[in-house]
Amino acid sequence: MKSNYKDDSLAVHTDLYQINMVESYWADGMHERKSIFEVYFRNMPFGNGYAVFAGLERVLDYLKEFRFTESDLLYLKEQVGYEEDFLNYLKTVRFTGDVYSVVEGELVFANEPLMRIEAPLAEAQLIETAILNIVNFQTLIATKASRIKQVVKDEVVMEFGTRRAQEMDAAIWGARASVVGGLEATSNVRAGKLFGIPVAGTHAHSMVQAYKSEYEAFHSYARRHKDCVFLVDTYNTLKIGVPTAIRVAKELGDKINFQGIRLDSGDIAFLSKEARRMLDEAGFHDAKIVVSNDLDEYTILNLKAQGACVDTWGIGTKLITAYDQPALGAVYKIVSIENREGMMEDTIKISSTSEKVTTPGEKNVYRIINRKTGKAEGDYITMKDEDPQAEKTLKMFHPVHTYLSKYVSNFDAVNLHKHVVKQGEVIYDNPTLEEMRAYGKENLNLLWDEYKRSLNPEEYPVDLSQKCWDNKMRNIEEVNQLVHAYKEE
Ligand SMILES: Nc1ncnc2c1ncn2[C@@H]1O[C@H](COP(=O)(O)OP(=O)(O)OP(=O)(O)O)[C@@H](O)[C@H]1O
Ligand SMILES: O=P(O)(O)OC[C@H]1O[C@H](OP(=O)(O)OP(=O)(O)O)[C@H](O)[C@@H]1O
Ligand SMILES: O=C(O)c1cccnc1
Repeated sequence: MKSNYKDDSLAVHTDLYQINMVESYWADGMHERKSIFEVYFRNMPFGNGYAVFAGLERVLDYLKEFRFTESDLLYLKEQVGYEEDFLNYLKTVRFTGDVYSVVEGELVFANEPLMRIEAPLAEAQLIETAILNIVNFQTLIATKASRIKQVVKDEVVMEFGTRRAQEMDAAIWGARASVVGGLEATSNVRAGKLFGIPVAGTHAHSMVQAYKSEYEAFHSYARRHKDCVFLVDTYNTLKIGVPTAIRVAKELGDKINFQGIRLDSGDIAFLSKEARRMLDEAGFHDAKIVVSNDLDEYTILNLKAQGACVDTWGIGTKLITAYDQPALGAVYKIVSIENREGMMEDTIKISSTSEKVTTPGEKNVYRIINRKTGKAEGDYITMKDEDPQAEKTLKMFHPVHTYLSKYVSNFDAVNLHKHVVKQGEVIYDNPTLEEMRAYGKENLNLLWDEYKRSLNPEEYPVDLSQKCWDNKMRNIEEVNQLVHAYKEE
């Protein structure tokens, strides 16, 4: 089925309800009221102790290009039925607001604002869906990659997931997010071309089957690919595969750079130990053992406990699809809006579930780092006009169980929000992917090990300042009074 409308903009990469709401705002003259929205998630993905933020670069590109094209407007007119005057307004819409955001590779936690969007109400509303779409996926994959890397430690990890990804965009952006999360390379050539990620790989069983013999296949492969890794498990790993790899490596000697072998089935612990022994006995002490086959952080941990001899891990399905948790669940919530008199008014969404009650107002988030230990004491959410660094001692308390508190002095308070878009203009230079990965790695040193273990980590404190907490309580009280005073007409 081919559409009559050109796919030439991302402005319509949104939910219909956003445009419908904007139509009402516009009709009522509210569309230009200043509003503040925040992006955050409520639960730590994979039960991990931290998440790795990713997606900012694509969000910034999206905002820079935001506009309804002629084909968008024609579609909205012909198929959705908006009226001409509203369409004329949509035609003029650009993103003119401000964005404050944590940077890619930053370690982030549940219930803290990752991005703050300050923009005319209509603009802020129209961009919600795309921002969540980008940040939810990329942050999820970067976090999964980081979990895997935490278990693997110093060995190389390659991303192999394209064939199993949820379509092409997910493969490309998932490969990128994997690198932000700490991986070293991808097998996806387009991701390499677009983002400069190192591309790497071995060969498939089909090649061995096509040549019918491993000897022929390895020989031929080595002739054209000097740095070669041979896949040794097509017929029988220890009886034919590994001995053939050794034989070809010996025969071709210096003509090739024999890098090692890949195992893709069977008992990886047993086979890798045996293969290591065989390679060492043949004098190939530097040959690497690459493994793949439905791996994730749990299997890797287990294989390590069994003493598997692995130098490089290839991870596909379980990384690129975030197999054990398919969505991050980040939300985009309004926290403040200009009233008729031109004053900003905080706003709150009430829920019977305490985690779902929003925290109103324009806020910042600071990482509180103990100068003595060099470790983070927690994150501290303040109202915009507060400066925690000016305090001698900070009282940090749990935002729900308020009796859980501690006092921190001799600290650095680092504002995690960077001003990345100013009046519609992107003012942030994206670092290289390599720099993002290095930043994430460096930041992990700020966390105590208790927050980094993959199983049942301690909960990292994300606290509200007293002023922020008081403001929230005041807003809750106002809503309670409103509900109490409500009478049916
Ligand atoms: N020693 C091991 N300990 C724990 N898990 C392992 C071990 N070896 C392999 N695995 C994992 O077990 C799962 C299934 O392995 P299995 O050998 O059944 O793979 P397979 O692809 O079905 O093999 P084959 O292609 O020979 O049928 C994979 O996720 C693999 O990573
Ligand atoms: O297992 P994953 O973590 O998803 O990693 C990617 C998998 O893709 C390939 O298998 P596939 O059977 O698709 O092709 P092959 O013929 O090359 O083995 C490769 O051999 C890996 O097993
Ligand atoms: O290069 C490889 O070995 C590879 C690439 C993609 C998927 N599986 C394996």
